[in-house]
Amino acid sequence: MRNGAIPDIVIRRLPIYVRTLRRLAAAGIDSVSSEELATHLGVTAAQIRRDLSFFGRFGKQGKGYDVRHLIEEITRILHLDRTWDVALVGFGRLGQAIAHYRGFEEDGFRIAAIFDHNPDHIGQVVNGVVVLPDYQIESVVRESGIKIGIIAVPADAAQQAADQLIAGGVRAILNYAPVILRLPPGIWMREIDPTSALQSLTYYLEPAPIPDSVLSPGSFTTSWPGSNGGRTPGSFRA
Ligand SMILES: NC(=O)c1ccc[n+]([C@@H]2O[C@H](COP(=O)([O-])OP(=O)(O)OC[C@H]3O[C@@H](n4cnc5c(N)ncnc54)[C@H](O)[C@@H]3O)[C@@H](O)[C@H]2O)c1
Repeated sequence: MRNGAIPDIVIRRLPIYVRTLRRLAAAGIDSVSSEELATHLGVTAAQIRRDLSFFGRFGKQGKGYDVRHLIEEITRILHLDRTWDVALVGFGRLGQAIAHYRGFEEDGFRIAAIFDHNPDHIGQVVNGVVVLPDYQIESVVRESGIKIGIIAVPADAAQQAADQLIAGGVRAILNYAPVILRLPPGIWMREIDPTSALQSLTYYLEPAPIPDSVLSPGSFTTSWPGSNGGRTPGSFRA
């Protein structure tokens, strides 16, 4: 099945399935029913079955899912059966934290190139990677064959960073800058915006100023993609 035929919201849930399944495997659990998996995730078994049905038949009637097989399959579907090199643009407070975070490597991502604008940052070395000037983004990304970029620059520099990454061949961007980027077709983006997430949480801390019925649930999510937008206290925590 072509990538485009599967709803993006389903793709967003797959990493959470893998993470949960890995936890089960580490606990020595070999097989799991969709009901049991649903309990771990705080979603319905029907949703899990529906999501997985996009990719084929994984469970056996009455036997549930083979945990290791399902991990392998979802890992293959997400192309996580390899290490992906990532270009990081912005080596400020956030960029440095990202560059030093070792957890990405465990999950198949290697910060392979780092760029910044500030001469004080250029030339620094993190895990063997030298911080390069931003004017080299396009050429280095192209020569290295890097397809994923992380943007950790101020909002007013983010579009330029995206354009440079894309010019070098990047096709997937994780954007931390609080700005909407204009992207050409064929480029995928995820945004991480803690401030707006916090701002949307404060809605629930006081009585609602507008009737609940005016809001349509499920359009924006942070904790569990596509369920109820995290509107129910105690719903799935990633
Ligand atoms: N720090 C956080 O906790 C946090 C949290 C959420 C979102 N963000 C967002 O992440 C981004 C970075 O935040 P920060 O706190 O690290 O900022 P920062 O000012 O500490 O770092 C930004 C870095 O980007 C570099 N830069 C500026 N223009 C550039 C360009 N054109 N090309 C390459 N590098 C360039 C700067 O030299 C600097 O090193 C911002 O958009 C911010 O809103 C930060």
